Amino acid sequence: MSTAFLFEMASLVELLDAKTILVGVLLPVLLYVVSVVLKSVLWRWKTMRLGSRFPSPPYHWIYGNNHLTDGTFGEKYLSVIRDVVENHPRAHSYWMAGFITGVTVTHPETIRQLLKSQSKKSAVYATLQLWLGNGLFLSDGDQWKVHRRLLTPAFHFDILKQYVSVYNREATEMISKLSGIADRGQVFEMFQEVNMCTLEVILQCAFSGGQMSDETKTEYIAAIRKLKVLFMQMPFNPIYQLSSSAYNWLPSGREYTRLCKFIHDTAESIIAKRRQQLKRNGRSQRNTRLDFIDILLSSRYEDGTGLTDMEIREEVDTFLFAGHETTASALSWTLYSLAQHPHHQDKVREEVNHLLSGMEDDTIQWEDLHKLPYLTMCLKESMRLHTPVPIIVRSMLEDTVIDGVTVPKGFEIYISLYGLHHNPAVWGPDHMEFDPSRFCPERMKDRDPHAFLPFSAGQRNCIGQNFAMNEAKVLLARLIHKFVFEVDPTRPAQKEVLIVMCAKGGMWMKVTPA
Ligand code: HEM
Repeated sequence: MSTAFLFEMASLVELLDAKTILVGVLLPVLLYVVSVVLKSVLWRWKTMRLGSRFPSPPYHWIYGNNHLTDGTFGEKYLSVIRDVVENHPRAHSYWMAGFITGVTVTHPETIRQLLKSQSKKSAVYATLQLWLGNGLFLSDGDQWKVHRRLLTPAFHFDILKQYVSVYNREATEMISKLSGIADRGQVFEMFQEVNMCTLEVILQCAFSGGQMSDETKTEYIAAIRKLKVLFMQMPFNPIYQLSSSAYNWLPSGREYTRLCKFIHDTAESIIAKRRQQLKRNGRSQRNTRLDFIDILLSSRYEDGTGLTDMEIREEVDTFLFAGHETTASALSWTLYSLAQHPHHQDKVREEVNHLLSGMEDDTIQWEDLHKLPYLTMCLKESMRLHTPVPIIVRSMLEDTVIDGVTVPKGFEIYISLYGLHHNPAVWGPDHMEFDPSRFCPERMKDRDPHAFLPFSAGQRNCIGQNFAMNEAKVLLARLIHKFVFEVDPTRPAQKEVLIVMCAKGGMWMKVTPA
């Protein structure tokens, strides 16, 4: 065989290889990418068509409604929502960009109908999955059903009763901190103080005692804040829009992954410590009650197997986050509203003073919790006005008719609890006023039960709502009893929606002894 022949044969094989690679590998990949892009474009087009059947704030074909709101979810965004709800009280479209929109419901009737329909947690929460996994907040179907059934006993009244002493202990701790601040006449940032307190409360009540140093708590709270900011920014990142996996390679994506790892490591260390304690001392060291974490560690499925380490960690991550941030938001904004309205603050103080007069100490007992009607009205009015969880999202599992328009199965619907709580058709034209009398029994009796939903409603309602209300009442009563709260007029609090209602740049306040 001549060398020329061999050379020709080798070239032919190379050529064939290139063809094989092209046909066998590159072409299918190309077809796959094209089909994904086409599917995504078709889906976007369908969503846009659906969105345009609902009224919306005036929108730009590229920026959507962002040009009205400076692209963040702050005061401007909330004012756009209030305006659109004023003109269209039942439902509207909100355009996150010229090609991304979400149907949003804001009326008790449309929300009731939606919460009754078959739905699941939205794909919007997909990036929260890396942080909270398949914990109770994000899971669906059988896993959610089984875990909800498993965890509900941890919120039974007999268990909640025992937590009142924890709320009081942490209130005393906070009072001593604020006394120092009052003595020095300092202005201080309320959100951080309240977050530290509510985080310690959930650690004490649900996770068998303080497992974090103050340093770790500060780091944990800061990590959660950064995670929330990144989560809210993601939908506006074009790389994220194309592919969430590609986003993970960007600096912000890598930061998100790093923070999640810190949060997971913290949860794992809490679980490991509790496992060690149980091994050493058994459960009897404090009392006979099962802590939330003990329920997780000891529960068995019907087949006798326990929760996997991953399932346990995901629930710890979920409850650590959901159990302190939301309550901190409710509590901080209530103190802020009371500071803005001294006559309501005085009325609350009178009520608490009356309750505690003649008592041996300042602690609030379980039996006292229903003896604070004015305080409770102020707390509810603040949760209406400042809505701790402003928006929740569902993905429909069946076609659903909203205001005469059929929203097909698979579409996302936004339930704006903030929009509901600022709906003039429900709350009147003065919905921006802090008016606790809205929650007096006479005014409440004719109101639609779905008009006020800080904890949502239906089967996916907040599992911790009684825990949160009790905690907030004890802390508020104890703090208002001791201090007069004033706002810092040079730095008014600015709302910012970061999953929960936060204060951009902080909530600056002053306290003096009452
Ligand atoms: C003022 C305080 C609180 C507010 C305003 C609040 C609000 C809410 C809302 C609106 C939901 C529904 C979310 C959705 O459907 O997407 C929810 C769910 C949830 N909340 Fe809360 N929450 C508060 C306190 C707590 C506390 C103290 C805990 C735990 C100790 C907790 C644990 C949860 C969990 C695990 C879920 C998911 C429940 C499920 O889907 O089965 N929350 N919360």
